[in-house]
Amino acid sequence: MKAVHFGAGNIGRGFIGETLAANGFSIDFVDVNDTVISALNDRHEYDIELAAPGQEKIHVDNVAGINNGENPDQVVAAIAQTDLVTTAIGPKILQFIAPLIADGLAARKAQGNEQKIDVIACENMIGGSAHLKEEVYKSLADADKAYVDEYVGFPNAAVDRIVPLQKHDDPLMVSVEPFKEWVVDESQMANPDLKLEGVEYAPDLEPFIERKLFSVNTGHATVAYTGKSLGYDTIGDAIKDERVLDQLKGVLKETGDLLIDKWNFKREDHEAYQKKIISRFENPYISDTIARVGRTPIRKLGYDERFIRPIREAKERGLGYAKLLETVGKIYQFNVAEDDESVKLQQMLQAKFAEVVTETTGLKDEDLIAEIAGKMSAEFTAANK
Ligand SMILES: NC(=O)c1ccc[n+]([C@@H]2O[C@H](COP(=O)([O-])OP(=O)(O)OC[C@H]3O[C@@H](n4cnc5c(N)ncnc54)[C@H](O)[C@@H]3O)[C@@H](O)[C@H]2O)c1
Ligand SMILES: O=P(O)(O)OC[C@@H](O)[C@@H](O)[C@H](O)[C@H](O)CO
Repeated sequence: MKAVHFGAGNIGRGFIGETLAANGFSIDFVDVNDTVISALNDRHEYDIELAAPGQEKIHVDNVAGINNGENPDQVVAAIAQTDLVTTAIGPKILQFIAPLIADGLAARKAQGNEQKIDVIACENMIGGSAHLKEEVYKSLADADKAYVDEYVGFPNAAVDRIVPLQKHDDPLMVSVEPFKEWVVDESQMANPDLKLEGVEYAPDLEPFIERKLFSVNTGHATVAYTGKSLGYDTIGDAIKDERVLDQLKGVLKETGDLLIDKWNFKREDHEAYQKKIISRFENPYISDTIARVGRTPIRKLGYDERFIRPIREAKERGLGYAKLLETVGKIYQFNVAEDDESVKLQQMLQAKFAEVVTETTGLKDEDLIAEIAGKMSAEFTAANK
C-alpha cells in the first residue's frame, strides 16, 4: 500500500508517518523543507522517540520525500498511483497544496484509475477535509468533478498527540508524547474498506473534534497565553504557576459544561479526559514552547476556532464563558517577533490606538501620536495582567 502525505513536519513524521508505516504503507512525504526531504531520500527511514521514562524508540521505514516546490510533477504522479492521501501541514496552507491534489486526482482519471481513495486532512480545525475538498474543487476542471465525486472521499478527522518543536541534530528524529488519538469520520469515506489499525472510525466526527479542539487546544492555548502574560517561555514552566493552572481549570470547566450539554458526554468521563489533558501538559519529558502553542494568534481567534466558537455556543445556551473571555483578552497581547500573525495583530492594535489618539488629541505630529499610542498599549497590557 502507498500513501502520499503532505507536511513532513512534527505531527506528519511523529504520528501520521508512524501509523501509516505500522500499517505496512510506503510513504511519500511532500514538503518544501529541503533538508528534511533530502534526508528522507538519503536514508528512507527515521526514528521517533517517546517522551516518557525509558524514551522508547519507534522505527519508521519505507519513506521517501518529494519537494513540491521543485518537483510538483512527481507529486502528481505519486497521487495518481496512491492508496491514500493525508495532510498535516497547517490549516492556512491547505489552499496552497489543493491545486496539486486536484492535478493528482485529474491524473488518476486520465489514467483510468477507478480505485476509490480518501484524502484526509489531519489539521487542528473543524471540517479540515471538507475545507480541503472545497479548495481542491476550485482547481478541478468541470469535466473532472464527476470523477472526483464518485471516486474520492474527503473524510474529516481529528488528531491528537503533542509534538513540540524538535531540537535534535538529526533533522528526521522526532520526540513525541506517548498519548495518541486519530479519529476519522467513517460516513464520509469513499473507501471504507481501507481501515488503519491505530485509527478510530466514528459515524460522526463532530463530538470528537469539538471535544479535542475545545479541551486539548483551548486548554493548551490558555496555558500559552496566560503563561506568556506572566513572562514564561515554556508550557512546562507556565503550568507550574498556580495562576496558570487555575485559569486552565476554569477554561476547561466552561468548555466541559458546554460539551457535556451539547453532546451528552458523561460528566465523570469528561472530567477524566480533562485530568489526562492536564497531566499531558505537565509531562516533564516534553519541552514545548509557548511560542509554538500560541502560534498564529489570528487563526486561533477565528469564528469557528478554539475560543470564539465555545464562547458563542456557551452564550447561546446560557452557560458561563468568563474564563474563556479572560484568555481571549490575553491573546491580543501575544507578542512574538518571529510569529507573523502576532506581529500583524500588534500592528493592527497600534493603528487603532493611534486612531484614537489622533481623534481625541487633534495631534498631527506622527511621532508624538506613536509615542502616546505606545504608552496606551503598555497601560492596556499592564491592566490585563
Ligand atoms: N504538533 C502537534 O502537536 C500537532 C498535533 C495535532 C495536530 N497538529 C496539526 O498538524 C498540522 C501541522 O502541525 P505541525 O506541528 O506538524 O507543524 P510543522 O510546522 O512541524 O509541520 C508543517 C510542515 O508543513 C511544511 N509546509 C509548510 N508549507 C508548505 C507548503 N506550501 N508545501 C509543502 N509543505 C509545506 C513545513 O515545511 C513543515 O514541515 C497543523 O494543522 C497542526 O495544528 C499538530
Ligand atoms: O497546532 P495549533 O497551532 O493549532 O495548536 C498548538 C498546539 O495546541 C497543538 O499543536 C497541540 O500540541 C496538538 O493539537 C495536540 O494534539
